Amino acid sequence: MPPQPPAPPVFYSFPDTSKLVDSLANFVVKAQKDAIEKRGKFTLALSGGSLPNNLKGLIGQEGVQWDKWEIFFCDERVVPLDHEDSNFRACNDAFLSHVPIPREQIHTIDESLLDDLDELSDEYEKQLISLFAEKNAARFPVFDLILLGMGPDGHTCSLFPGHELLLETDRWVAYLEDSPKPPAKRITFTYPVINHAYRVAFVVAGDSKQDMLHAVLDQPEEGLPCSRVRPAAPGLVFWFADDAAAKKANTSDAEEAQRLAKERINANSAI
Ligand SMILES: O=C1O[C@H](COP(=O)(O)O)[C@@H](O)[C@H](O)[C@H]1O
Repeated sequence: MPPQPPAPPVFYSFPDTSKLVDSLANFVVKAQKDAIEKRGKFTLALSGGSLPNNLKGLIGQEGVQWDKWEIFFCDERVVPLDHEDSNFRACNDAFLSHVPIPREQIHTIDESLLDDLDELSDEYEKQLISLFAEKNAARFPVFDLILLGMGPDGHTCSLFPGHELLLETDRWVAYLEDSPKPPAKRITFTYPVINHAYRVAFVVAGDSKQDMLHAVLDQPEEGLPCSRVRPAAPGLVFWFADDAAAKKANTSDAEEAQRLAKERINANSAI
């Protein structure tokens, strides 16, 4: 069978953030159920920024096998883990510290390497390799779910518009020292990781994201970092937005994209 093209993004919008938070929680729980049934564990990558607060719907959920979760961070700021800029800290405060995921299954950067970004990103990549390499031919880690945010300039992870890392095809984790959004020093997943996940979901809320959401979804030819997220088949990309953020986005194809995604999930025993 010829390789399938990436599926169109599946777009969901909600009248308010609390409905978005509930629906996102159901989506994550379903993804973990599917992953644990098929692979015996659930590999999840989290972002910082506004995402952690939108994960609160997961706290106290029934039927979650927390001991099977393996957590990574899509990008991390080069600061100690207890620093207010740390993405781990943001996720831990809002979500991770409220659920019983074993600490050794939460994969954080090695704080002893903060002065050497090359080593720091290499070490984080090795953590990915040790979790994923045994099961796949090690070309790419295939996450069950990657949760992303969209910055006001269209960045995601620490992949910024016009940055050379948008073209990275080899490394799984890269570093940058010139992030336009502080802090300047960061490490980040690259597209080879993001675009091989089974499921990727963006979470965006608020009218300050309206124009950028429209640009990312309706002008993909601009090549904004979020528009470049197109997981290879059988992977799927989802958007969870509130109505304020979704106001200018063209959602006329939403039902067809949802139908195609369901078809792909039913046809592919791995997802
Ligand atoms: O700096 C970052 O920004 C993005 C987007 O953040 P948001 O607050 O606009 O949602 C975030 O996804 C990324 O993890 C973070 O390091």
